[in-house]
Order: sequence, then structure tokens, then C-alpha cells
Amino acid sequence: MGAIEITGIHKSFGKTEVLRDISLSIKSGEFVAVLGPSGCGKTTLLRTLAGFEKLDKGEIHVDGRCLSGRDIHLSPEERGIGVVFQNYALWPHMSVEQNVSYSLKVKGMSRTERTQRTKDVLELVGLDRLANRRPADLSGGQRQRVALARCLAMQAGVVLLDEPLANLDVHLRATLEEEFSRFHQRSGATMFYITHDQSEALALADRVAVMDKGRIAQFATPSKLYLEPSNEMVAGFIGEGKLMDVSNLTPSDDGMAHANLFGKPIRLRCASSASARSQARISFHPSDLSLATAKEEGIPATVKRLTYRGDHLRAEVAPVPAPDVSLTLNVAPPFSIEQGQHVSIALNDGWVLPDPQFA
Ligand SMILES: Nc1ncnc2c1ncn2[C@@H]1O[C@H](COP(=O)(O)OP(=O)(O)OP(=O)(O)O)[C@@H](O)[C@H]1O
Repeated sequence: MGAIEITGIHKSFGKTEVLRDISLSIKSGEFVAVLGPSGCGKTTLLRTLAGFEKLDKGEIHVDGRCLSGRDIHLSPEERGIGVVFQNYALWPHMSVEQNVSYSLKVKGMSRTERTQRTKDVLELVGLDRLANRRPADLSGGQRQRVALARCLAMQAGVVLLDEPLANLDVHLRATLEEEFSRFHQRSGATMFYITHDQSEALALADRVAVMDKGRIAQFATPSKLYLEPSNEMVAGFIGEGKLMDVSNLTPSDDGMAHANLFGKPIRLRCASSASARSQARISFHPSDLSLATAKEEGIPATVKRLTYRGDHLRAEVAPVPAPDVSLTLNVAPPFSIEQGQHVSIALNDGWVLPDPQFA
């Protein structure tokens, strides 16, 4: 249960268009992250799903039931969707146990049944011993778990989470990331997880919807986004992606292509539909670059800056043919590289972006 179908939705606040023709088809039980820069419309998208915002156009269905559409707008309570907010939205005057059981009471569940269900879910999230505490006497992580326990108790088929880890420290974030994965497995719920932290999105989600200025830039698995971005925005946004122009692109039949970068021959991955062209844009990541071996025909470059990162050095280099360009690569120990040194760089992998003319 919990298949979400979002079709052509639009939302403006005054003259500001915040959601522009968004369509997403999410499978039941899928973990979807919505990732994008600040102000791109992530929270507004979540709020339309939750029923806090009316649509200007388009439709939202869950398991075939229309929640929002032309002349239809079910209230948040009627949607049966669980929501975990950044500030957890706990009732401060209620204990942990009451925070969880209250929604069940509103739903009309008998006292015996809700007492048992609340006990079960608090055990599941490891809060049974804190059942009588007030939210003010809990840590951020524990409050987060109360909010999750509430969704578990409601047995919501769809759970929306709005930047649930944003207020927590790094260590707690890692623990709670695991918690979310476990919650997802246990509940079988469809998760719709808003974040601007790409490591969180890539680690947790089955698929990630990258948003840009109110539109979906790409909706794909984490590895597809990383390896085969479909446009420049996604290529530059994910994994410190770098964009460069190459010349004489010549695809072969095996999903690979030859091209020239700064006059040196390189091999790249490309879509099977890619056509030969004189200019193309490619994307790659720091891990795709290395210092060239003596046998390789690398790109001559000058080392501009070195940063110690423990198990590797991060090197910023400027290609000799284009001194204004900055390329970043990771150099493994032993560190025999110095600032100002002339080196030769190899590009070991890269992806040809689809030609926007044909996109
Ligand atoms: N109720 C509102 N009235 C007017 N403008 C709004 C309203 N809600 C959101 N906006 C505007 O819509 C745009 C998108 O906001 P939204 O909160 O959806 O973005 P976001 O991607 O979640 O950003 P962030 O990551 O910073 O939370 C912003 O320009 C915001 O100022």
C-alpha cells in the first residue's frame, strides 16, 4: 500500500511559481528522497502531498484514491498520511506515551488496543523506558524517534519526512539514518523524504528526485544520478560533479565514445542514442581523475593547491592548455606531489551529457 501518483502539479504563491508541472510515479513501499538547493520547492511539494496546500493544477493520487485534483482537496486528516517534521511537532504538555497514543484516540481506537499498540511501537524504537517523559526532557534524537513511533502506530502507508535530521549533530545523524532504514523495512511504508543533504539522499533512497527551480531535474536511482546525469544541473549538483567541453565526439556501438579533451584522446561513457558531434559536454567526479602513469598520454597540469584529507590528498590542478580551469583529484599515499609541480592528469571515466537539442 502507498503507491503515489503525482500528475502535472502546479503551485504559485502570488506571482511566484514554486512548483512547475511536477509529475512523479512512486511505487508502493519505495523510499524516495527529494533533493535540491534551498528554495527549489521541496517543502511546498511535501505540503501539497500532506494536504496543507491546495494545488493550482494537476492531481495527486495514493493507491488510486484522488487526494488533490480539480475540485478535490482532502484535509490532512482525511489522507491517512504520516508526517515527520523537522521540529517533530510533538505536543509539549503530553508524555511520550500520550504523544503516540493521542492520534490513535482521535482515530477512535479503544483504550486497550491503543495502549498495546503504543507499547509495541515504543519498544520498537527503543523508547519504552522513556514513555512517561515529556518532549522537553528528551534529546533531539529521542524526539525524532517519538515522531517516528507515532507514524508506526498510525500504520500510515505513506510517511512524509521534512528534513528530519537537519537539527541534529553529525553522529546522531548517522545513527538515525540507520533508524530510518529500519523503520522503512519494518513498516513497509512508502517514504517521501525531503533533504538538501545529498549524502543522506544517496545513502537512504531507492530513487532520488532532484529538484531545480520548481521542476524535477531527474528522478532516478542514486547510482544513475551519479554516473548518468541527464542534464547539467544534476551533473554539477551530485558528487562534486565537474562539467567540461570536449571536441570530436565519436560514439561506438558499445555505449562508449572517443573524444578530445585539451587535445588529448579520452574514452567516455554515453547513451546508446548519442550521435557524433563536433562539441559535447561531459561530466565527471574527482575520483575519475588520477595522476597519469608514464605510459599514459595525460593532460599537462600545474598543482595549485593541496589539502590533507587523512587517507588522501585533495589536489587542485590547472590544465596547462586552460590555466583558468580548476580540476580536483584525490591523490593516494605515498604523497609525492607538491604545490607548483608540473604533473600529467588522466581522465579515467566520464559521461557524455545528452545533447540538449535532442532532449
Ligand atoms: N506560504 C508561502 N507564501 C509565499 N511564498 C512561499 C510560501 N511558501 C514557500 N514560499 C516560497 O516558495 C519557494 C520554495 O519554498 P520551499 O520552502 O518549498 O523550498 P525548499 O526547497 O523546501 O527550501 P529549503 O531547502 O530552504 O527549505 C521559496 O521561494 C519560498 O520563499
